Parts: sequence; C-alpha cells; structure tokens
Amino acid sequence: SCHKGHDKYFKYLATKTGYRFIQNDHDNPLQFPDCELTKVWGLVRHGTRLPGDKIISKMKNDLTTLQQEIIDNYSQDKSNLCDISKFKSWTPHFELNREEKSLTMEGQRELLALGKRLRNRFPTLLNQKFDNDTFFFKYTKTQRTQESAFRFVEGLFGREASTEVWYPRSVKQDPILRFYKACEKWRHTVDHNPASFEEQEKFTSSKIYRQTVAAVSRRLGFERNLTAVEIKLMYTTCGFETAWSPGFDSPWCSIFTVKDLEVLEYAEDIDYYWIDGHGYPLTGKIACPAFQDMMNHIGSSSPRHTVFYFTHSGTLLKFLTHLSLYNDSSPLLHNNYAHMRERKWRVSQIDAFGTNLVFANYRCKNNRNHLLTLHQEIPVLLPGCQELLCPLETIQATYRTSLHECEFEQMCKHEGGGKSTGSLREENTDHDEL
Ligand SMILES: O=C(O)[C@@H](COP(=O)(O)O)OP(=O)(O)O
Repeated sequence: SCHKGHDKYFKYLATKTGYRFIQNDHDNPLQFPDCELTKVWGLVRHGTRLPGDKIISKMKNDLTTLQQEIIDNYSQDKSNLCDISKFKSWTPHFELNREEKSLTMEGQRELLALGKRLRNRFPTLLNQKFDNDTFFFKYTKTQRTQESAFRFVEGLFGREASTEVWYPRSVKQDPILRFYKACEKWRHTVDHNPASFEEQEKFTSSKIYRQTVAAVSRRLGFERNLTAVEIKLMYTTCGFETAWSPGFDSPWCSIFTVKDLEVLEYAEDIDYYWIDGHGYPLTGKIACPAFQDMMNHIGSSSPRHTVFYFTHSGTLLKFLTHLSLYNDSSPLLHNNYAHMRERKWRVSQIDAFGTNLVFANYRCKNNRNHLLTLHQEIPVLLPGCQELLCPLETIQATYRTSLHECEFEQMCKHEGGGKSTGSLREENTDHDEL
C-alpha cells in the first residue's frame, strides 16, 4: 500500500515549531487567595521567523531540484507516495524574498496573541494603562526580536497606546539578553568545540538514522540514498512551512512517518543539549546574570512592576538549564535513543518559536513573597519547591550559588591555546545560521 501521511507532524519540529501548537488558550486571571501580584518578569523568544540565508537559498534551489526528481520518480512509478499533487503545486514560500531571519506574519500573530493572553492572566498589572515608569521592554539587536516586542506590546496596550512605549537602544552583545555572546570560554569550550557535536554526528551515522534515510529515499523513489543534508533540508522545510502557514499541509512533511520524525527530532535534541543545554555545566552557569536580573526585579521596591525581554533560542534554553529544568538523569547520546524516549529535554516543546518564561511575584499573607513560574504559559515546579506558588526564600536557597557566585568575567575568561573561533564547528550546524 502507498504511504499516506498523518497529522502529527507538528509534534516533532524541534526549534522550528510554531507557537500555536503549544500555546495555552486558557487565559483566565490567575488568582491566589490572600495574595496580590506585585511584579512580572518575562523572557520571550521571538516568534516564527524566516530561515538564515543559506537555508533560504537551499529552499529555493536544492529543494526545487529534489521536487522535480520526486515528481519524475513518481511518474516512472518508482515511488511509494499515494499522492503527488502537493509536490506538483509546491513553490518556495512567498515570504522567502524578505530579509533573512525576519519575523513572519505568523510570528507577528503569535506575539500579539501572547500579549493579550498574558494581559488577561495578570489583569491587575498588565491590563493597566501604559507608563514608562512601570513597564520596561527590551529586545536584542535584530529585526525579529524588535518586531516581536512591538507586536507583544500591541497585544497588551492596543495599537495606539503601544506607539508610546520607549525602548532602550539595543546592543550587539547584551549582557542580560544574550549573555553567552560575550562569554569567550563558552564560545571556545562549548559552542565551537568539536566535541560538542560529536554525539549528534555519531547519531546521524548510526544504524537507526541510516535506516531512516534509506526508508525515506525508497519511499520517494530514489535508487541512491539521499544524503543526511538533503533529509535535514526536507525536515527543516517541513518545520518552517508548518510554522508559517496555519492549515497548510507541507509536502515536505508528508514524506515522513512518525517513526522517521522521532529519529530526526532526537538528532536535534542531542544538538541543542550539548550546545545550549545540560551537556556542559558552564552553559547553564553563565545564565546567572539574567537570573539575577529577574530576582532583582522581583525584589525591588521601584515603581517598575513589569519587565519583558525579547530574545533568542540560545538564551531561553540556557536559562531553563540554569534553573535545572528538563534535566534528564542520563545525557542525550548517539547510542541511547530508545532509552531516552520519555526524555524531558524536547526542544519541540521547550524551545518553539515564541517560547516564553514568565515569573510572577505575589505578596501573600504576612507580607511573604511567592513566585509563580510559567513556561509556555503553564505553571512549572522549580527544583526545591513543593508548590507551584513557591516561597521566594525557597528559591533564594535553591539558587544561592547563582545569586552569590556569579562572577561572569571570571567564569568566562578563556585561557588556552589560540584556537580560532568560528571555524571549528561545521558551518551548517551553527545555530545562528539555521
Ligand atoms: O539567533 C539565531 O539565529 C538563533 C540562534 O541564536 P543563538 O543561540 O546563537 O543566539 O536563535 P533564534 O533567533 O532562532 O532564536
């Protein structure tokens, strides 16, 4: 029988997952008896964007070649697809002619809607008239985070009032919003260290991965095996196209089975685990300046009650890692795929476009402060906490090292050979090129 496709693609699209697949639509006000909301602090990944230049060009060129080959294979009765019509009518997405990595129309909608839902959840603070003394918003020096901030703020205050918001000048290496860019030691020993992508590389040459490649190649009617790079391009396109257009059924998704996608997703999870996750202790540690910024805001007596930062995948993942969330008891390795099936570290869920982490401080009976943590708009239990609304002292105790031993300069000082930066990692795996 021919290969039909399914409707679960969206679950396996890694960091290219659109936010609508994970958003929480229940936006009733969050209220706790005898508690009053006093502060909100949020870290938000920009919404759905376009790919980087390299991928845009591959989508326009290499993918169009593959499309033609797939159509030819089908007409020669070589392939196992049930339906070729989606391939025949496919063309590269119209937004691809815009600037690389810019926020897409769907990305704008994601942030606008997120702003509205947060306003509904925290009406006492967020459903207030905008004031530069009480609200603070900042983005990194990129179009996608700037535009995300604009749409989010529009969701909070409405279009007209949103134009009055003042933003600080964005900087290239923001010490809070993109702290790792200034950490030489992390750049050398993690980001550009060949050992960091060893597990992913070994996984892509493992039997299970090769079987996946072979199965997809046969299904599409190729006599040769497609390369891992070609498979990855089709998978990435499946992710982006699914994120960009609600209701659009991308032909590049329909070629995969759930089993294939689980394998491809694991390769992504391994990659992010070693670069932005629990793979190396330094990675989570260097998020302490951002963590401190949150704690300072929560505890401050200034009139500013709400802070939101618009930033990137690398920041969100390192912050989650710093909190020790989604920390599996075994590392993600090339040879423990089956063992890690129920893993917590799943970037499709924890690092989709529009990913957000929000801390809300409540002052409760006897003036005791409690922190509520929302990841993807869902309350999460921090380590050491017994309840979702967790006493601030408990959090201060759990994270005392990050509060008292955050010598960023010191921990980021790189002593060691004059190895070049940048060139060690294979070009097509660098996260900021994807
Ligand atoms: O900025 C990018 O290109 C990537 C990776 O960034 P870093 O982790 O290198 O900051 O993050 P995204 O924008 O997709 O959230």
